[in-house]
This record gives sequence, structure tokens and C-alpha cells, in this order.
Amino acid sequence: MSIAIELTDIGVEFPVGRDWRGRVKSWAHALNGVSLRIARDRTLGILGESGCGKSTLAQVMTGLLAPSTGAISGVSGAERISIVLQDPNSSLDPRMPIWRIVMEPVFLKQTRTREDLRREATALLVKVGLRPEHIDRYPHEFSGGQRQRIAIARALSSAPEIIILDEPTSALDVSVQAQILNLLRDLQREHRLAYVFISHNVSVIRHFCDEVAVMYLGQIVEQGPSAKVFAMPAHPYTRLLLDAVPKIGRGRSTGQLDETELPSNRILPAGCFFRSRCRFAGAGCEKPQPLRLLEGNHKLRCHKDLPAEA
Ligand SMILES: Nc1ncnc2c1ncn2[C@@H]1O[C@H](COP(=O)(O)OP(=O)(O)OP(=O)(O)O)[C@@H](O)[C@H]1O
Repeated sequence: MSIAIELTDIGVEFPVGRDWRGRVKSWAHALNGVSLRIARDRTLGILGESGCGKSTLAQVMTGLLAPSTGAISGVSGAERISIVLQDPNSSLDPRMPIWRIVMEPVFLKQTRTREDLRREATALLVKVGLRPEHIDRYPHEFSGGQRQRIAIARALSSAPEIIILDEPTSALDVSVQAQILNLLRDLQREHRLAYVFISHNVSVIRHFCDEVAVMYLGQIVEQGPSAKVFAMPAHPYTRLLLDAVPKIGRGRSTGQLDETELPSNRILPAGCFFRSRCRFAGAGCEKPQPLRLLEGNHKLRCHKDLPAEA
């Protein structure tokens, strides 16, 4: 398996507030010891509640943000890693024609003529299911789904190895979501892309990703092949997340997640970060929990073996 990017023990801290001398009052610990490997042709899903550090992780991978600690190896730099964001309305410049938007990532670096760039933009638009005559139109002339196709064409223009998909379908209608996911799958096969799929939508991650990493308070608490993690979630937090998804035929969900319960990341809890919300918390949880390996590349940050249907 060819590894596209590897993150080792990444930490990110943001300064929050300063006193009259300019000294930082406190730090927000957005990522805490995150280690990940992403292979070509594969999709890694990053799942977690708002504020768990998903977007910070994306920024670190694209090189927009330098981590406070840890190391990144493999491909790096904006040319090899592209990003597609949630909201195609705000991510496309309304004053630019489509061909210029699509070629934006390579526009200033190119020695090619304008006609070459327009020809390439046309090929990319056709690849994502739009038509050649669309190149001279403007973003407002397209639907939400079409705009997301334009954003995907733009992400492809630098011939990346990795595309980070940050909630790429959350702003779209359900029927359009499926079309965009199918398009992404086809493009992955054709270009041997590695995807990092960031979402808090459990069912999209479950159906689209080969692997999943579940994040809580800037830490990976469970990671492994999607089929395994979703069939046998081992961390109490993963179980809570999955329980919060309404299940057809099983009435209302039982484990509604209340984001207000998320502890502050300014003063990290001692021991297991999830302890304050965990109904299984007890002896041993006051110690920091390392990620331990279960069967089949399934990793868990909890010292307990929960009963299967707890
Ligand atoms: N520039 C910043 N300054 C201070 N704190 C920040 C900054 N950027 C992010 N944070 C904090 O880091 C944590 C992680 O933020 P991040 O945006 O990565 O979460 P997220 O999981 O992507 O959330 P969402 O799903 O809402 O986008 C949050 O507590 C956030 O408040």
C-alpha cells in the first residue's frame, strides 16, 4: 500500500486572549497527539462533533497551519493536496468566470497560454459532469450541486495526490449528495486519489470511507476499517455518536449528543478526555489512555473491553 501522507503525534495550540503585557492568557488545545497514515486509492473518514478539531487537522495537512508539535511526512504543499469545502457558494469567487476559478490553483504558476488553460478547464469541467460551454459563465448561474462539481474540478486542476473533502455534501440535497459521492468515487479510481473525508454525518462516512478515525477533543479515540468500527464500535464515545443517529424502525434515538457537554479544550481533562461524559467511567480512567491495537488494525483509546451490546 503506498502511503500518501503520514502524520505523527501532531499537536496544535491556539493562543486565546492576552494580558496587558501581551502574554498569552491561555491556549486552546485543538489537536492532541494525532497520528494518521493515508494511503493512495483509499478514503479515510474523520468523524466527530463540532469543535473536535476536524478542520484544524485539514489545515495542518494542507500546510496552511504549522503544527505546534509532531511531524508530517509524504506529500506536502498545496500542489499535492487540494481541498473541497462544504459551502460551494462561498468558496467560488462570484466575479470570476468558471474557467478562471477552475484553474485558480495553478494560474499564477503556469507558463501556459490562456487558451491552454481554457482548454484544460474545459476538460476538467467535462470530467466532473458539466458542459464545455459552461467555462465562460459565473458561479451564480449554477445550482448548489453544479457549484460543488466546479469546486471539485478546481481541486483536480493541480493534479493532487490527496483531496481533503471537508463536509463536501452537507450543504446539498440528499439526491444531489449521492451524485457528488458517485462522482468522487469515479475520480478516485481514475486518478488513484487518497481522500480525507471530514464529516459529522455518520451515515455518509459509513458508506463512503474505507477507514474511519473518530475524534474527541482533538484526539483520535478510535480508528480502523469502517466495516469493523461501525459493526463493532469499541469506544463509548463512538457508541454514543452512532446511537445519536436515528435508526429506521427503531424509534427515536436514545443517545442524543449535547454539544454543550463537550469539555473546554483550554484546560484538558487529566486522564481519559471522555471521562466526564462516559457512563462506563471508573477505576483506571484517571490515567491517560494510549491508543491500543485490537484485532484487524482496529485501534482504541480506552482500557476497557465493553460488552458487545452495552
Ligand atoms: N484560530 C483559532 N483560535 C483559537 N481557537 C481556535 C482557532 N481555530 C480553532 N480553534 C479551536 O480549536 C478547536 C477545534 O476547532 P476546529 O474548527 O478544528 O473544529 P471542527 O471539528 O472542525 O469543528 P466544526 O465541525 O464546527 O467545523 C475548537 O475548540 C476551536 O474553538
